[in-house]
Amino acid sequence: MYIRKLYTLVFLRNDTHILLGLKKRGFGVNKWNGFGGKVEADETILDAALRELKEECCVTVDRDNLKNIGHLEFTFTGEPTLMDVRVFSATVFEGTPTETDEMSPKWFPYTEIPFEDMWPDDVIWFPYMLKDKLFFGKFHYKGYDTILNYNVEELESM
Ligand SMILES: CSc1nc2ncnc(N)c2[nH]1
Repeated sequence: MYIRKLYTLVFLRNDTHILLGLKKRGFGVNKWNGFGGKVEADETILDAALRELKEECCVTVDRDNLKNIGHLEFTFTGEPTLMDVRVFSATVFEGTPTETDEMSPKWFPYTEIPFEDMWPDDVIWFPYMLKDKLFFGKFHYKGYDTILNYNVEELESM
């Protein structure tokens, strides 16, 4: 029986590049990641995704242009929390990605994604995102560096 906590994760993409942010503090510090964070009790998942994106890199997306593309669940040996991460992507957005206290944004060519400086699970599910497939992945970690087991499947719909 896990305590489920909701999180968002947003990726901005164009034909050749994906926007990642280098986390400057807190959970996942010094890892390149999408933009996101916790979903607060008083907001929808979509609103949280839009809020975190704006807070972390000053970019705004019209909610109609934010697509829910994946669902990830993370559990950790000996911990009661299940991180329920809703993944979104957008290709149309307003504003220029700007460094904040939280994140240092950078566009990466799809052939140069820095997986060695990202969460270990990313290299497993990114291919689904990059092929525009909907996905559901479950990862069980020991600590924050070792994946004990996982499963990722393509979904026909979210
Ligand atoms: C704690 S395990 C984890 N993997 C992740 N991959 C991408 N973005 C995250 N926020 C992630 N957390």
